[in-house]
Amino acid sequence: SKHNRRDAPPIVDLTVEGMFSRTREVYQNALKRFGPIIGVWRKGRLEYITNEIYAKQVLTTNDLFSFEKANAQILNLNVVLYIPGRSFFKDLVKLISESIDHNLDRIIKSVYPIFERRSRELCLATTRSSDAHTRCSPDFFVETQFTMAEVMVTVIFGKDHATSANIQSVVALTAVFATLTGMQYQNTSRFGRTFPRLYRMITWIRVMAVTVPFELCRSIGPLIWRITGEYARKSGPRATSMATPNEEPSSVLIYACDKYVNPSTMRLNRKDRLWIVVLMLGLLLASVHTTSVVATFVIYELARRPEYLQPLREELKTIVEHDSASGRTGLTLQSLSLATKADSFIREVMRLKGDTLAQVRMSTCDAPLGPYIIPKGCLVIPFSTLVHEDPTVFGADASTFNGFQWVEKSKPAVMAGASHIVFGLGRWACPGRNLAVNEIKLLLFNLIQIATPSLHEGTFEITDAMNTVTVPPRAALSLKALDV
Ligand code: HEM
Repeated sequence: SKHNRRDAPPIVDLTVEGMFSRTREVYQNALKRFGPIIGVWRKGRLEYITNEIYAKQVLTTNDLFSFEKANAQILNLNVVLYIPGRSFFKDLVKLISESIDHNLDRIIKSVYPIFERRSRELCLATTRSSDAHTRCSPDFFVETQFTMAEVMVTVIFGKDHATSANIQSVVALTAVFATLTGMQYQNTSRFGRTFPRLYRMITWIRVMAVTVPFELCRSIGPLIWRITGEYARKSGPRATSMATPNEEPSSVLIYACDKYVNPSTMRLNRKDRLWIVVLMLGLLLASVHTTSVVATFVIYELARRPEYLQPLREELKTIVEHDSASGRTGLTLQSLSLATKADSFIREVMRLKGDTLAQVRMSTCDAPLGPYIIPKGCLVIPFSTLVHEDPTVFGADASTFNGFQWVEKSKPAVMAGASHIVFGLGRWACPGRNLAVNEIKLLLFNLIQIATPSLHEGTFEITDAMNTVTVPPRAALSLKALDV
């Protein structure tokens, strides 16, 4: 009944087929026809969708529209909001900012060889592929997931723990994230569309009671428990040495241990160790899958636009660093920051990859928005394509791909704004975006310096029109080795 108040936005009935298969057209038409904010029932939940005009207000007015409540509800993890003395999302932001962003230079140096090796292996696997006709590589998205998983295992736990068992376990765990957020979309399952609440409940139980504990107990969980346990036993001398400004913690996990160690006893208690497990899991879930999806979009887009290859290869030549002692070449944070064309290409791919219902907030009270009141406790979602292809901002050819336009406009891929919300906006904008964009640049450069990507039939297919955030596009990618 709260939705029937006279000052709430109109509620619009959209056909299930239209919502899921022609998401963009159907929602945009409804917003054009019924006004700038509409209520739409989707899978048993009423969501308020806004056009581009209200995107900034919804994403940044934190006292009216809560990021934490919305995302905890979508993931069915409301419990994490009520743990006394802890704040899941805020703790994650702090952890990423202090342990990853501040050490990005060192991190890029340590993960560069991963991209170099995995690109070489992927190219070799493609060339040896039994499918000699198309020479399609093994599933590129899956390969990218393994690369990103190895990177995050190295960053979070240290190089010594980047074993294939741990990497595999992380890939399996991060697939869980896609399932959990997929509950928000659950587009491709007929059962999910017909019985949304039941589907959500069953999926959540399956994921939280079976997959997560199983995968956690298999390798990553015991690893974190062991390292935090050893840290506790050695915490006296280690914590003292960590206090010296010159010595950086060797991994995000050790950084977290330093942060949570009790300064008077110099020990980590069980509650803190458990909290560290939760944070590390959150970090893995947030980082691997989304970055792999965007990286896949970037490589597929480049493969279908070969005119961008040469300028990007030339840019690579100008930025690559040569180590005279070892005779090796490489890329660092400094050289990657000079790769403005690659950066612009990535920004453009993210802008136009077709996100629709992505960033979400929940009204914390009866919240005024434009001419309406959004009832308390409702999900509010700005419609992303309207934001990213707004002709009043981007001009008449707002929807045309122009890969290097951001070079002149000096807008780096990580820069969020009212008309670029791929990484969110405001206080909750993605804290991992600096790492993510650098990872994608490393993947891109390492691939194009040894191979030319192309797509079977020259194009790729969007698998899920409603969800381009956690569902990758489908294509058969070939990599032709440059020296063949
Ligand atoms: C290209 C890859 C990525 C994309 C597109 C992406 C996108 C996003 C978006 C849209 C949000 C929500 C922001 C909002 O609603 O305002 C978010 C939040 C978040 N992202 Fe990312 N992200 C990416 C990579 C990463 C990486 C690599 C990490 C970790 C190193 C990360 C960590 C997080 C965390 C912890 C949050 C939760 C929000 C918070 O606590 O502030 N993300 N991300």
